[in-house]
Formats: sequence, C-alpha cells, structure tokens
Amino acid sequence: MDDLKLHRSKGMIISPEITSALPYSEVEDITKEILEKTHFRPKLGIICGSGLGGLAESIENAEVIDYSEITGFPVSTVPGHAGRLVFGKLSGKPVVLMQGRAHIYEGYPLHKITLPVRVMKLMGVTTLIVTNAAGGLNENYRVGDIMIIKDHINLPGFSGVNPLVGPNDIKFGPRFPAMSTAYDMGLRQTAKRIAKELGFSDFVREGVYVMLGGPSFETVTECRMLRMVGADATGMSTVPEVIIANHCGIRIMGLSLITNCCVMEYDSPKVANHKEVLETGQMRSKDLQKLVSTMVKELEL
Ligand SMILES: O=P(O)(O)O[C@@H]1C[C@H](O)[C@@H](CO)O1
Ligand code: HPA
Repeated sequence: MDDLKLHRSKGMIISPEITSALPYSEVEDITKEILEKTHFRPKLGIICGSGLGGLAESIENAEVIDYSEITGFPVSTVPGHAGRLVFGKLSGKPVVLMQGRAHIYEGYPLHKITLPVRVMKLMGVTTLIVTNAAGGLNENYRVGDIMIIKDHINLPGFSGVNPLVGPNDIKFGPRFPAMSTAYDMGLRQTAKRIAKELGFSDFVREGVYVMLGGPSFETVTECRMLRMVGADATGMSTVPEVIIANHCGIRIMGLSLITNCCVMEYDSPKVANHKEVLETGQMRSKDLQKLVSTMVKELEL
C-alpha cells in the first residue's frame, strides 16, 4: 500500500497543505511540458539566490521560460529573483538554471518552493549547484566572501517544518533520508582547489549555513545564538531545496555569498537590508561566475 493510502486507511488527518503536494505523475507531466519547450537535456542544475542571477550571463544559446508559464511553479515576488528557467550551455555542458527562487516568507508552501528540484530530477539532473545570499555570523568573514556550504542547520525543521512532511512517495526517495552527507565532499574539495587556482583563496571559505524563515532579519541575540551553535552564515532559503534534492539522490554543492555581516553588538547603529544584499551580489558577480563555470568545466556528470 502506498504511503498516502496508508495514511488514509489509518484515518490520519492530512492537512490540505500536505495533500496538495504533487504526486509523481503530475511532476512527470510538468517535466514533459517544460522539455517540449527546449531541446536541452541537462544533467546539471543551478539555483541562483538573491542578486546572483548574473550567473545566467555565462550561459550560451540560452532558451528562457518564465516561471509564470509553467504549471505549478511558484512565481518570484522578490527583487533580485527574475523568475526564469534558463536552459543552455555552460562550459560546454547542458544546464538548467533557475534565475530566482521562492521563499517561505512569500507565503509559498514548502512543496511548491521545492517543486522545481523534483522537476529537475525527472529531467535527468544529477548534480545541483545551489547558491544564496547570506549574512556572515563567523567573525572572520567579510562582505563579499564566498562560503562553500559544508553542512546546514534546518531551524524551521526543529518545529516540524520540513518539505518531506506528509506521505512519502518512494519513487522520489526513502522515508528517512540521511542528511549528514548532503553537501558532496568531492565537490567541496574540487571547489576549494579551483578557488586556490583562480587566486580566490582570500575570499573563499567553507562553513555551515543556517536557515530561518524570514522575512525579518535576525536580532542581535538571535545572531549571537546562531554563532554559538556553530553556524557561520544565516539566510532564508536553500535548506528545503537541499533536503528534496538529497532525498531524490541529486549530488549537491552549495555556495553562500556573504552579502552583509550580521550585527552582533546591541548598540551598533548598523542594520541589515536587502539593498546591500543585492549590491554585494553585483560586486562579486564575475568572481562567482568564474568559480562556477570553472567547476562545471571539470564536473563529471
Ligand atoms: O534567495 P536567497 O536566500 O539568496 O535570498 C536572501 C534571503 C532573502 O530572500 C533575501 C534577504 O535580502 O536574500
Ligand atoms: N540574514 C538572513 N538572510 C539574509 C541575510 C541575513 O543577514 N543576508 C542575506 N540574506
């Protein structure tokens, strides 16, 4: 008996939120709908965070589909997230790039935010590079640093907010996926070596990303607490996508751009703001493009 039928047979109450997660066959239909609009068959997916959509500039022979034209896709409402699916070639390899993502704070349920990842899986994507803008918690981090993500803290998950809540479809992956190896070690090592070869060592780090729901930025005490528990950077995305990608066996690399330093002192006049986030994205855009395109050149897909 499949998981959804089992839930019903036990008389379990499933919230409308959970039942509205798309079944495998509908994700297949959406995938087919998209693939009819492009001749590319990518094995690599890229998700661009706030202000990082410039990565699309490196894509050759781009074919673009607006999220609004795709059944079930969440439409971006945040500045710095164009809301377009870009197919094309990066370093000679076919890729699909999400120019912008959806976030919990926009009001989207997690299954909708993460739908594009399942669609990528059914398209044939085996490796995902996921990027975000984040606030630096680590006292050694500077604005403009790029952090290779080695692990995450799913803070919303502490209260049951996880994109895998609800009946599990084994066609996507197991009921209880391990998360301790979510950020592929081989990809992290390659990224570190390439950063060194490109002369980027001064601003490329490796650390832990923590996700909060947003949209308000963190208080001083929240930042202090997050630093104490081992987080190096804080943001409002990425973790749900990584959980869903890892669940369905996609290899993942995560990159955070440190767009601002978190305020750690009670009497500091400094405040986090989205304008600074977008400006830093612009400032580091070319270096991020170089790091990602050089990695892609080397990737065995
Ligand atoms: O999509 P990401 O995680 O890059 O966006 C970050 C978090 C908020 O959406 C926004 C705050 O400036 O940037
Ligand atoms: N906090 C949360 N999300 C963010 C930040 C931050 O300081 N900067 C960019 N995204």
